[in-house]
Amino acid sequence: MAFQFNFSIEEDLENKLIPCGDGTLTLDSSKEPPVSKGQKGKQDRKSSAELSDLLLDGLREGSSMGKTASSEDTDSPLSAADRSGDPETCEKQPFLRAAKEHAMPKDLNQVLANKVMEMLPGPQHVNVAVVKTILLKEQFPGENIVSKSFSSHSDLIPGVYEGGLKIWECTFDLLTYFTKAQVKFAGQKVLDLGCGSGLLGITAAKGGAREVHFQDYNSLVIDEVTLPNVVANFPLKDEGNDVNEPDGKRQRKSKVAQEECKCRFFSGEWSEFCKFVLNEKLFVKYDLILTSETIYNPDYYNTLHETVLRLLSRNGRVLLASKAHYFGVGGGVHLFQKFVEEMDVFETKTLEIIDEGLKRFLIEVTFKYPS
Ligand SMILES: C[S@@+](CC[C@H](N)C(=O)[O-])C[C@H]1O[C@@H](n2cnc3c(N)ncnc32)[C@H](O)[C@@H]1O
Repeated sequence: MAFQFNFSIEEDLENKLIPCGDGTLTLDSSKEPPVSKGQKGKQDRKSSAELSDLLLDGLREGSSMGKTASSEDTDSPLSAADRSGDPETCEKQPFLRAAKEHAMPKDLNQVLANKVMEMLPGPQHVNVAVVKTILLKEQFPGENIVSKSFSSHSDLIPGVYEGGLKIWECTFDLLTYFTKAQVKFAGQKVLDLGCGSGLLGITAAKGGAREVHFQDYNSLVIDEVTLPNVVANFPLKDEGNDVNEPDGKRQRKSKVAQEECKCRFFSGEWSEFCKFVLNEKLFVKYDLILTSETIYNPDYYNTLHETVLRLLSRNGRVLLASKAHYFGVGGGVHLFQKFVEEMDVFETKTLEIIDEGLKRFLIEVTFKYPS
């Protein structure tokens, strides 16, 4: 299966991201400028592939997770521009970023503007979504998460940025597992929980899921990474790779794709997302929840557990991918499994252990007593 990816890089940017030894990223202005959409065919694809590899290497060396958000943070989750749930609740609990739904924009060319797209031949390949800091400052004053991430030298900042801008390693483990275990998506209602790039949900949709919902903490991630990736993958699924087609034609194709598998996009903190979707009169629970690298922070286990409890259908299952341990934040597979055991609602089964350096796990979570 092939994926289309997008990078969002401002065209006049003459900087290139390079990893520091500690797994963080920095900007190196001595490097060549990145590829723009218009130049795509002429450019040396190696540069973005190299960039991806560099970034992944940085990730493998160990990420500096777990920095706490400053209380003086002007772009806090309470930013009025980003509020659409219950403001009072959010006011009292500063880390409850309100949930909202992101509509599929009509103008798909706009979604793909300033994006550099690459075809990935398969799930073994690695790629990274990068959004340039200055571009974000101008366009997203309420959620300038990338510059915060850079300035704090962190892959995530709890309560501010939860890591969705890049593709985390375990996503690829799950993708490989889908193929190996011939996971069936046909006819299922699927949730890509903490979706980031959305590759898990995209795979489910390509596999015939009847409906796929994408959720990420950060609305910027949905707008700039998830949505463009879905748009890039769906309309072009069977019909070539030309993003420069007339608007009308692309919109028609997108509609076709949407009718095949209804995709919806949500941002916000898990409990807020939960409230948001359960508010819908005709809400139907998910048959399958896919989630990668979302159990790094033990502080979130309660909410995560509650979310799955409320949103998973009784006979449904969760496929979860995670590293054994997340240094700096303290979460990991064993701690999560212990938590689940203590709650006594679900049972977990280890599907696979990937024993390369820091162990990674794929686990299945199901109701202990399905109906
Ligand atoms: C480390 S990233 C992983 C992204 C993606 N699944 C991957 O593997 O590339 C963790 C993701 O979980 C989501 N997340 C983590 N904690 C969350 C919370 N408390 N509420 C909502 N989303 C959360 C974030 O949106 C973020 O994208």
